[in-house]
Amino acid sequence: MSRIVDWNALDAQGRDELLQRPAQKTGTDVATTVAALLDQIRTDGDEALRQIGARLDGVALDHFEVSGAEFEAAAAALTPALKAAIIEAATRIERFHRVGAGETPAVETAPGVVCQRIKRPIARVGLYVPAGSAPLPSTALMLAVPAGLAGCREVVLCTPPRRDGTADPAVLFAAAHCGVRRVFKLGGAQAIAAMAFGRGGMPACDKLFGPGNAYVTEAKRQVALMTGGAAIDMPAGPSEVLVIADGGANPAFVAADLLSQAEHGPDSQVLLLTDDDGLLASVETAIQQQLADLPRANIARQALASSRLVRVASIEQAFEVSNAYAPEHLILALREPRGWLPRVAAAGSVFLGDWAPEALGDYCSGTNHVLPTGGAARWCSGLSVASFQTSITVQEVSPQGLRAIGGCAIELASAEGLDAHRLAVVRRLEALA
Ligand SMILES: NC(=O)c1ccc[n+]([C@@H]2O[C@H](COP(=O)([O-])OP(=O)(O)OC[C@H]3O[C@@H](n4cnc5c(N)ncnc54)[C@H](O)[C@@H]3O)[C@@H](O)[C@H]2O)c1
Ligand SMILES: N[C@H](CO)Cc1c[nH]c[nH+]1
Ligand SMILES: [Zn+2]
Repeated sequence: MSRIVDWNALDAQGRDELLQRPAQKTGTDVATTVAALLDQIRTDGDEALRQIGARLDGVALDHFEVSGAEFEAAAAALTPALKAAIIEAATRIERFHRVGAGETPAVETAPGVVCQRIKRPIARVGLYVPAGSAPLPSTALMLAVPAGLAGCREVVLCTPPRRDGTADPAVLFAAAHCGVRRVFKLGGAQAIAAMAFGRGGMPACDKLFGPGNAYVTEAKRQVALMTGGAAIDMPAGPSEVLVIADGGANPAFVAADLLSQAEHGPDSQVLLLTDDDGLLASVETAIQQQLADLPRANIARQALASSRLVRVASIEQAFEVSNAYAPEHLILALREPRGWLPRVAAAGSVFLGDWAPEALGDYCSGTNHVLPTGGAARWCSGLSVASFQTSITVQEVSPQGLRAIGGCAIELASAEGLDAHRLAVVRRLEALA
């Protein structure tokens, strides 16, 4: 089947199908499986975690928490080059995330009325680092750096165990480098349940963070809907990239960017939108050439089955389609890419021009790679320090301030028929008279 389609030759149903993610087509089965797992873990606790781990991760653990000796062994197992790269990436991520994380200035909304926001760390947070098809130490950095900057008091991290019962050493090194010492070898919906309900030796967390496969994402959605359940950061499921390219784009670069997200998992999705027929054909050829040398070609091929190279009438139309899709990652392989930025209405993270591969955002440009998928970029943003904080508003009112705005409150309270509200202002104004 050809991956090339013409947007303007599609009917409404064809367009809807093109914009639908593969994971959304298998939603009901995943939801039922996850509901059963959550229920089992809530009821049977650690024994359920052990049994489910044996079935899904191939290892039955009695204790889930990583010991000090395992942390030491992990650090010893890594090459100096990998350790240095983890530290370098963490430094850049911290540099970017620190900006804007502090207090915002107070605002005098009327003479004598000062309003401000103060920020507080969320006390107990749970981080999920995927390791099903590939362990992602970079995700440990993306979660633990902002959690540390926010000052969260208790931070636990879950990641799936390997078959020998250990955790990925690079994930452990990255976590420890960011000050996270409580790591648990739990994966999938089990990990989400353990962090939400306080099972497996960890506290019940106030909020859960991190990406994962369809099971992880669905488990987060379900615990967030439970009474007294944990809050969640966002739906951060199977990876996506959408590239908008003009005739001047480099087909080998575009193909490489598409494949870099296709290799994440069979349910990843990658799209190219271009107004140039020559580019469509040469990207298709480049994909085939590059696939031949990819170790994860098998996974990428499955993702490519639900991915498309789309002919649009113009770059303007490409932005309309992209905004409707709301991709996790948006690459603008355009001449003068910054000039097109005002057209972007919905995307998790944008990569400008030919020299900003999406992989740099995944690892070390400084931005966060935990981003909304499945169209959630229409209404939510990628992870930041603010995701780990609450913001509390404060108002300070002097007698002058009360005189200035009291009448407004009295009028509105009267209109709402709330006399006690009105009198709370009136009594003070009378005391000042
Ligand atoms: N959106 C983002 O910000 C972002 C960032 C990084 C990664 N990702 C995505 O995260 C995902 C990682 O997925 P992964 O699978 O490699 O790792 P994962 O850690 O998310 O999932 C592995 C776990 O899934 C569970 N599982 C596997 N099959 C199951 C089944 N049949 N029933 C129930 N549970 C099952 C297992 O318990 C296993 O431990 C990829 O899709 C990747 O694209 C997204
Ligand atoms: N592209 C992923 C987010 O969708 C993040 C990642 C981690 N490692 C490599 N890539
Ligand atoms: Zn990636």
